[in-house]
Amino acid sequence: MAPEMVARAAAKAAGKGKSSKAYVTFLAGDGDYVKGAVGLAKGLRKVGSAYPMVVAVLPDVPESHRRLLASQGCIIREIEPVYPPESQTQFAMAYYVINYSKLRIWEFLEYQKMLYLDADIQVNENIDHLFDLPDGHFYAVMDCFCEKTWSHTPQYKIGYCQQCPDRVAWPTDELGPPPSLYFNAGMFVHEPSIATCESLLATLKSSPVTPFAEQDFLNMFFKDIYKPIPLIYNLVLAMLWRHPENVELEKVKVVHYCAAV
Ligand SMILES: O=c1ccn([C@@H]2O[C@H](COP(=O)(O)OP(=O)(O)O)[C@@H](O)[C@H]2O)c(=O)[nH]1
Ligand SMILES: OC[C@H]1O[C@H](O[C@@H]2[C@@H](O)[C@H](O)[C@@H](O)[C@H](O)[C@@H]2O)[C@H](O)[C@@H](O)[C@H]1O
Repeated sequence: MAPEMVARAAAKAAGKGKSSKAYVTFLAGDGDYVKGAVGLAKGLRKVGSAYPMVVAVLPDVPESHRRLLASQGCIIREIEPVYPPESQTQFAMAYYVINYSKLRIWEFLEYQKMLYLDADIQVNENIDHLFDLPDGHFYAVMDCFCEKTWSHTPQYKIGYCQQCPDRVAWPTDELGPPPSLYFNAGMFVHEPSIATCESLLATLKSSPVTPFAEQDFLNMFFKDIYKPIPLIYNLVLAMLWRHPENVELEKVKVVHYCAAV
């Protein structure tokens, strides 16, 4: 662990660290995701958020992008990449391998609680109240298994989705217990801690690599403390055509522009 992290951990442990809160997003490469991150920063400001936005940047994020984000009031924190164990696994999207680096945000010990948002997310209403959720849990919105990106899974093959568990009953006799509730890792509330970070990285080393990369890993890791929150906090676009009956559009606060189309 880097010396400054040890100092931070010690200060925090001694109660000297600020128990502050912040939004955080993750940026890799020199592509267009920076535009999403700028939009995220502008959106949070527009809805009057009381907390800053941290951007965890990999070394390949160009200085010009860092300056642009800093000009939007973002706090830039460079992180080191996190790679999964060697594997022949086909990711649902080839670039998902880089998303494991998201795990570094547990190292931001100067924050007592953080709300992570992908850079392809827009916040349209204030969600600061999510920081007041009780500690000790992992809060995120349930995902949907109906997109083609899930075609490798038994859920997709039998037409089962946690968004409508009664549409096609899970065949327990044939497939065993139904999958645990599964969250989309594009938005979540978490509590940075050295212990959690070290456990995440150590567990990753001995975990199977799976198609949804760090999202699968985080679902496995936080399975016992995961608490679903309403989809108004992370409307994955596909929900509009996959489960319109679950969407109350006028109540949606956060939109997640991840969709195959
Ligand atoms: O080349 C990349 C790929 C991903 N990301 C970051 O990782 C997040 C997750 O990737 P993506 O949004 O593509 O996942 P999706 O939710 O669309 O599957 C993005 O929102 C960005 O914050 C990035 O900055 N550069
Ligand atoms: O690296 C795995 C990614 O998995 C998730 O995206 C998926 C998921 O939402 C599927 O359910 C959709 O079908 C798919 O389109 C979408 O890309 C997270 O949003 C992203 O942050 C990241 O963790």
